[in-house]
Amino acid sequence: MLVKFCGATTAAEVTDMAAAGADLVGLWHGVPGGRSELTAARLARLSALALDTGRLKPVLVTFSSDVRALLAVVAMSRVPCVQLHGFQAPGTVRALRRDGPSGLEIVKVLHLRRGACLEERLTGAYERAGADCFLLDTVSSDGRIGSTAQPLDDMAVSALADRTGLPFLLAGGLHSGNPADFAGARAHPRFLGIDVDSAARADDGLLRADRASVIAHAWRAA
Ligand SMILES: O=C(O)c1ccccc1N[C@@H]1O[C@H](COP(=O)(O)O)[C@@H](O)[C@H]1O
Repeated sequence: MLVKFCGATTAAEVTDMAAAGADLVGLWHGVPGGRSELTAARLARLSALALDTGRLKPVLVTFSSDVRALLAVVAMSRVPCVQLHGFQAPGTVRALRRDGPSGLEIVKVLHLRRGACLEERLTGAYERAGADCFLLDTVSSDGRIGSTAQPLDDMAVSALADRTGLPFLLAGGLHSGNPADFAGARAHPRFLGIDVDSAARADDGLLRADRASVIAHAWRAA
């Protein structure tokens, strides 16, 4: 299974995530006001550092629907993967697939609020537009998306996975103590892995190797 940690802002966090055994590291660009927002230049530096580790794939995490700007930053940073973490339309996926570099991986986030997927009627359109996988994440009751630290319901995850046709990553409040709460999702034939933000951060707000490593081990051993 794949393990992704999200929202690195420093070189130390990137190398720490590689040391912790992560497969993917999320780098934010186009998350206005986001605590981990990076300039395009910094995104490119951290992306290069991740690629240099030889094991860590950098993922551009964005709320943006501006395809031209996204393609420019993909080209500049050479990120091989984009996570559309917001309410982008299927047309955004289609344009990235059509105009992006060959092999660009596109992750479309599906948001669940109290078990219901807000993009339910669009999942087929995202698939036809060329998304490679879905990422299932929580919407908090007050409408917040991203880094909610709020777990999803395992049955709702498995049921949504059954209604869609792509591999999926699981997110939302995951930590070393809750793999058992997601036995259904983990057993699903299209379960790809996990994406973690809050639980991998220390008190200073930075991603830490020791925390990330415990989470990665717990989920891989489950
Ligand atoms: O962390 C954020 O604020 C954020 C902002 C914009 C896009 C994605 C963001 N984080 C994503 O949140 C989930 C899970 O986080 P947590 O473990 O529940 O804290 C993960 O997919 C991150 O990519």
